[in-house]
This record gives sequence, C-alpha cells and structure tokens, in this order.
Amino acid sequence: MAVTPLDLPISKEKLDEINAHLRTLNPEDILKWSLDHLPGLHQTTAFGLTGLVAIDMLSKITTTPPPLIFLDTLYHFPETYELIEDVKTKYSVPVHVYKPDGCNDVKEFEQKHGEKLWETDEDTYDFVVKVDPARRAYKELGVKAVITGRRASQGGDRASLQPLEIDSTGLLKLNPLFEWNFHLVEWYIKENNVPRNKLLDQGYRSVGDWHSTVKVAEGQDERAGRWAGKEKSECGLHKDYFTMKAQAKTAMPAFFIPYCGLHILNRIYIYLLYLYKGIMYNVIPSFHGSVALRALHKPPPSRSPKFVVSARLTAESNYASHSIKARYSFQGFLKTVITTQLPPALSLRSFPTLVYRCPPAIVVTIPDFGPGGCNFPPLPVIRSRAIELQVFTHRSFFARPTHIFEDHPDDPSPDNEKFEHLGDAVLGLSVTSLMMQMYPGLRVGPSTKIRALIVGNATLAEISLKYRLPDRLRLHPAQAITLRASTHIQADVLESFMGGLYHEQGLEAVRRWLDPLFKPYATAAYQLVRTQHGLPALPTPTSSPRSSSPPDTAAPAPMTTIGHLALFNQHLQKADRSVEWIYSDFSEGNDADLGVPDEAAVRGTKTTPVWFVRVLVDGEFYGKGRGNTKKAARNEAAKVGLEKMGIFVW
Ligand SMILES: Nc1ncnc2c1ncn2[C@@H]1O[C@H](COP(=O)(O)OS(=O)(=O)O)[C@@H](OP(=O)(O)O)[C@H]1O
Repeated sequence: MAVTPLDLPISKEKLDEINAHLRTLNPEDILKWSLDHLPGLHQTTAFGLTGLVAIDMLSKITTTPPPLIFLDTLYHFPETYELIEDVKTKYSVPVHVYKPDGCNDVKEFEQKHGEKLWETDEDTYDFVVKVDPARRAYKELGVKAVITGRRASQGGDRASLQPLEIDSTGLLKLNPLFEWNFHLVEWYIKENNVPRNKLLDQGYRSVGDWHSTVKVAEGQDERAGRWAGKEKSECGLHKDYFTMKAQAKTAMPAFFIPYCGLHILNRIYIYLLYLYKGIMYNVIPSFHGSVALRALHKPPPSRSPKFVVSARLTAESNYASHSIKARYSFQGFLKTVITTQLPPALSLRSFPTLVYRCPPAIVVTIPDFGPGGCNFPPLPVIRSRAIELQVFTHRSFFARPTHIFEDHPDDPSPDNEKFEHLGDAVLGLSVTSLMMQMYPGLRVGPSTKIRALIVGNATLAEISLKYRLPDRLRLHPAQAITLRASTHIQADVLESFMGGLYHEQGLEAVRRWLDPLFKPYATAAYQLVRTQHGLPALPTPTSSPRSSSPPDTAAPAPMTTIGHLALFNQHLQKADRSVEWIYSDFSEGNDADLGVPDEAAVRGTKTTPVWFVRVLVDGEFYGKGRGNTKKAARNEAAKVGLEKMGIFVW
C-alpha cells in the first residue's frame, strides 16, 4: 500500500482523526505508522526505560531507525553516559548530542551561569540545558516530528497524553507508549534484553540530572524521585516553548564584576544602573567581592549596542565613597571587561545618559562584617587531635587515588573528604533550620534560593579565609599553592571543619557556632531574594545585623523610607515605563526649575545637605521631594508619584 507523509501543518480535525486511529494500534504499529507518515522524524531520548523500549521496537521494524537526539545537560549521572555507549553499540543508531549553548563541560557552564543554577534559577536552568538545545537540534537537523518516551501513567501533565500532539511551535510529538504502565515497560525491557541504566538496580526508577534525582522507596510513584519535595514534575522540554523562553533570563549571560577594596567599608549599598539595548539586569551579590548581572528582559530593538555598568558603592553615611564603572562591548558574547575604581567625587550625575531611561536601581545590603573576621563568632575547638588532623588533611597530601570504594578501618592516611561530605549535610541542615527560625512563613522556593546564596562556594570560601582555615590544610607540596588558592578547596575545608565538629560534639555545638555566623548572611540574602520577587525590602537594621533580631515576616512590611520608593519602582517596572530622576543639592544653584523655596531652612549646609529631586515618568512630571539623602528625597517624590498613579499607602 502506497503511503504519503503528512502535509504540514495539520488541522485540529485531522489531528483528532489521526489520534482516533492511533489509539486503536499497539506501540509497534504506532511506530510503523510514524515511519510512513511523519516527516523529519527523530527520537528524542534521555535513555529512560520508555524510550529504550521504543528504540528496541524500532530496531526490529526498520534498518534505518530515526536518529536519536540526546540533550546533554552536563549533569547526568555517569551511569547514563555509560548506557548511551551501550545503546550505540547494540543498535548502531546515530545519536546527536546537544549541550547548553557554548558549554562543553560543567566548568564552562558554571563560568557562564554560576554554580547550582538549578537552585538559584530553575526556569533559566531548564531553558538553558533542555529547551534551548532542543530548539537548536530541531532547527539544525530539520526535525519536524519527534518520538518521545512519555506515558499517561506517569501522571501530572501527562495524565491525558494523546498518541500524537502538536506543540505551539508546530512540532509533532509522537508518544507510542502513551498507554503503557511502568510494569509493562519493565517487562518488555527484561524480556528483550534491552540495555538499561544501572541506577535502576540501586533503587532509582526515573533518572534525570543527578542533582534532582533520588531513589524511590518500594511502592512509591515511579517519578517520585524526580525533583523530590518540589511541586515541579517536568523539565520544561514538554512545556510551552514560548512560555519557557519568556521565563528564562537568558538574553545575556550572567557575568561577574570583581571589585576591590569593598571589605574596607562597613555597611555598603550597591547601586547598579545599567543599560544595554534597554535590557534590565538584576544584581546578585555573591558576598565575595563580586556582583553578578543577569539579564531580566529581552532588549527592545533599537537601542545603542553599548553596555555600561555603573556600580556605586556607598557607605551608609557617605553617599560618595566608592564608584565602579565597567564598560563592556559585546559581539554576541562578552568581549572586554574593564573595571576601574573611580574617584569618590564621581557620582551618578556623571552618567546623565545612563540615568535617563534607566530602570530603577536595585539596592543590596552586604552584611556588616569587618575585615579580618574580627566580628565573627570564634572558631570552636575540635578537641581530638586525630579528628583535627583529618579535618585539615587534603586527599593530595597522601596522594590518594580517587577510585577507592571503601577505606580500610585502620586507614593510616585518612583525608578530609568524608568530613567534608558530612559537613555539607550539616551545613544544609543548620542553614535550613536557621531560616525556618528566622522566617517561619517563607515558602520553599525562595528559601531554596536564599540557602543557595548563603551556602554557595563563594561565601564559604570567604568565611574559610577569615578563619584562616586554608592555611592549616595539609596539601601535597607540589600542588599546595594552587590548591590553597582554589575557592573550592577553601570552601571544602570549612565544610570539613563543620563535619569534624559535628562528629565530635554533635549538632548543638555546630549550631551554636553557625547560627550567629550565618544570621547576617541570611538577613542579606533574604532581602535580596525578596527584592527579586518584586517585594519591597524590609527595613535594614541600623545596628550590626548580628545584634538585630530577625525580621518578623508574619507582620505586614511597614512602609519605610525604602518602601514607597521600592513600590513606586516596582509599579513602573511592571508597566514598563521609563523613570527619570532630576536632582539638585541646591548649593549648586541648579534648582531653579524645581520650584525650591529660597529659604535657608530648606537649603541645607555642607555637612547636612538637602537634596531635591523631581521625578518624570515617560517624560511627564509625577512628583517632587526633598531629603538629607538622595534616596530620602526620591522616596518623598515616589510617595507623590504613587498618589498620582492612584496608589495610596500608609
Ligand atoms: N535530556 C533529554 N534528551 C532528550 N530527550 C529527553 C531528555 N529528557 C527528557 N527527554 C524526553 O522526554 C521524555 C520523558 O523524560 P522524563 O520522564 O525523564 O521527564 S522530563 O522530560 O525530564 O521531565 C524522554 O523519554 P525517554 O526516551 O524515555 O528518556 C524523552 O523523550
């Protein structure tokens, strides 16, 4: 019988007709049908059991099975990579591997996107590791239809799965095993001797990235081990492409501006104003002397291709202490970075074009840690010399090989990896408990983001250095300099210390040390993530954060000096409106157009300046204000602006 491939696109009626037919067929026949009717057919697979069944069935139906597409997130288990090789050997089917754009390995990925992107920004992670590589694959390989390994019995979004679907990009998705349950799939694999992931013998049932896959208990749902404890149940590959794209903050890569001299300031605010084709960036301080910028919005079409960052670091009482200016030029990717510390006199006024049409500044507070760790809680003492020695012994010291399964009980050369492993868990537990104590109402999503900021390598390395832990490490002499300078090693020795302390003295001793240590970090990270969620920052305590009690999140956020301004900015940002602040400090005589009364009482003095500001929204006057700081003045003007917008706050 002559067969004709489907003419694309197909109508809804045609799709219904096809599905009615496919529902009467068994998986082998659905696959046979697809070979005859679906143009540009490929199989997308993570080498899950279902996909493996389809691969095996196809190998028995045709000598030229559809090529496979594997999206290598770079975070698959070694066992998955091993399985791919087994499949290639057994079936001789071509496998096209697509990785995150511009990243060949985890190192390159983390350089581009930071560590643990799946924790700090799940949507962007999904887009970068799966959705975007899939689009590239489809485009480059001329894919019009894919076979997937989804089944209705997997539940969630898949519960009403049809044999054939069309997604919003026009891609046809065939789900030949849509009606099979897990046991049938398992049975087929065994019966037909299909290669399978070795992890399945260890209690895993559905395998994805190692960081989001755990074993499941007997009787648990097959997908319970994926993103366990989270609402999430899909990696984004089978969600709406355009929604995924819009959610991902990938218009530009995140990158870092190192800044020096920061630690000499006590309380620091960072103002970042930025402009690159109108893209707005948000600011992620790493507590480590660097600031990450991540694009939030897609650029509008016609803006200057120049990118300027002005990071202004100011001590609380002195508005003009430090400024940093960085210029970047792009050609698809970051090309040059010049970071300079500018003289104190330089202020935002030096960047009039930047301030104009600039998105609202995001204010971030860095915890009040003095240099040299003088404000840190003292480092507890590990009493046992043997434990202490082990805590400070790096694997390189005894040149230990990496592939040992188990140490001998009388191991003569113990290193600190096990303590580090334990310390990592103790740290996670301690910080999570601390956050529940400080912010009892906080949901798991933001809490995870905050924890990731706090326990990131950069923060741990900073703390480790302040306690001078890396100096005490026993390292192989040939590698000592390099290893001691590594952020990873610095962070690891801190974790190893936590593990050793826990092992000897228990959780209470660890918490006595870690709670006061991490409280200021938690406070700062909480404020930051709150702002990222579009909420006004809670008032920052004026004393050292360590001495302050945690904010009561159950109470409504009071409207503080920051409050009106943040709310105003938030509304404008949402409505995508431009805002311009025009300042005068009166003494410079450029306040004529502000309508400032010419009275000494409102003029201010050199030591107590009075700032005046007018705010224009899309060029229209919205309000004016005055205050002893620019921010206070802006806040006053924002209050008026909010009223003009019909928003009344107390
Ligand atoms: N990394 C990767 N590369 C290519 N194709 C992939 C990938 N991840 C998921 N898929 C496709 O989605 C099917 C279901 O996968 P999962 O059940 O693991 O869920 S999830 O998509 O990861 O949420 C999966 O089915 P299998 O072929 O059984 O793996 C594939 O069709």
